[in-house]
Amino acid sequence: MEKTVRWGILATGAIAETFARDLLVDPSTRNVKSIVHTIAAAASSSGACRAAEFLKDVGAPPAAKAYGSYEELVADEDIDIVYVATPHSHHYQNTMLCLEAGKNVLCEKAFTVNASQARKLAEKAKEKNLFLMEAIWIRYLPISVYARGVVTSGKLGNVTRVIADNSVNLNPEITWADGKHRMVNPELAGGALLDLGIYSLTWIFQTLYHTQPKPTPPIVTSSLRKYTTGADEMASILLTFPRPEGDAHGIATTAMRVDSDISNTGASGAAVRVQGDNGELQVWPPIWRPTKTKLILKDGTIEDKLWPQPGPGKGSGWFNGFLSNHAEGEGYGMFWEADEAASAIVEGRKEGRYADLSESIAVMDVMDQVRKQNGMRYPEKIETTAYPVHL
Ligand SMILES: NC(=O)C1=CN([C@@H]2O[C@H](COP(=O)(O)OP(=O)(O)OC[C@H]3O[C@@H](n4cnc5c(N)ncnc54)[C@H](OP(=O)(O)O)[C@@H]3O)[C@@H](O)[C@H]2O)C=CC1
Ligand SMILES: O=C1OC[C@@H](O)[C@H](O)[C@H]1O
Repeated sequence: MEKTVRWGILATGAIAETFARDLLVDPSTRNVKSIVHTIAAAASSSGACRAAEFLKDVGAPPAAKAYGSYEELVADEDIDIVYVATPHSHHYQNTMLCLEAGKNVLCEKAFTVNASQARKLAEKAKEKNLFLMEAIWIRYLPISVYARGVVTSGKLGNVTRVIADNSVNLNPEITWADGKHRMVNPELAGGALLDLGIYSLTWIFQTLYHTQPKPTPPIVTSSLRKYTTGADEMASILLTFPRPEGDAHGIATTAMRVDSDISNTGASGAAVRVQGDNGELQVWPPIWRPTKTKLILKDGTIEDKLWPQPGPGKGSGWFNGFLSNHAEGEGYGMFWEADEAASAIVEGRKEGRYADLSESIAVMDVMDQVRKQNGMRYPEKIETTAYPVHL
């Protein structure tokens, strides 16, 4: 008999809508039989009317409650887990609010503004015996499960280098002209590194770090280019992972003005290359929602694989119509991370399987070092670990 997991949605922006729609896609479409998701409530800091409108738009059950504040949401006893979908700047305060109220949490990427905040949240979750996971959704996509499997299978031999790029070809002066959008606004912890670079780092971490029996954090060298607002618009990072048999290298890049795939047809080739002494695994852009891999081995093997993402169809949500890589079916692909979080709650696990809190902290540590090396600090009120702070 399947168990129902009751979600509370904290914030009603773009990704909250996509995620909420995905929750309502029948889990049997991805062969999940043990759990069902339901939306129990949503909260908007803009008021209960906005929350009610959101619930209607995503097709939530009529009984779902609409709250006009996050405080009311976390006090609701009929919620098993809260999904935090505010800008990065707010993740620490909002997640702490949930944990203090005894709620399990799935919090959007980037997990926090800095590693100190991530550590504090991990400590609080442990103290309260609650589930906490970063919603770094690509870790849970079947393509990522496959990629990690290729590395651990030994097919590539000793994997010594991974190159990953997530660049999006958006001119910030045009796309976010007033500088207030969360992508470029330092008050909201904006910039390429935390928002986009995290995908490049995730591909490197999930292949060079997560796959190791005893992962060691990397040594970091980096360069950042700043935008006029003070947030970064381009980051290039060299990661050296110490290994007894010789260091492994990760090269993570991200940029707003150039593109991983300028023609949007795949003509630029792979945006992730996982390289070992027997061959390499390539992943096509966009690496935040990839649909194609190529395995090339020294013995002459060449294996192309397509990883169609769900949609279009009811509930396909954000970016539908913009991306051309949909297959049949409903949803956007965020349900795989939701399934993992819900299963963990049902099974009594306190962390995600494919990126536990220590790994989220390790990634935040890298981003801290990149910012420090390049003199980029956000306003103190969003860097602080003090709680509560009114933002
Ligand atoms: N996994 C993925 O694919 C993606 C993840 N994200 C992540 O999700 C988070 C939110 O991004 P996105 O949904 O695009 O952002 P939006 O700006 O669309 O939504 C953010 C929501 O947060 C709430 N909020 C509370 N305080 C503020 C504030 N001061 N300024 C702005 N919003 C505020 C608002 O909801 P309300 O008024 O209801 O309280 C707002 O609608 C980010 O951390 C981002 O990195 C984003 C895009 C894709
Ligand atoms: O998480 C994300 O994925 C897609 C990106 O383009 C978006 O800006 C980012 O927040």
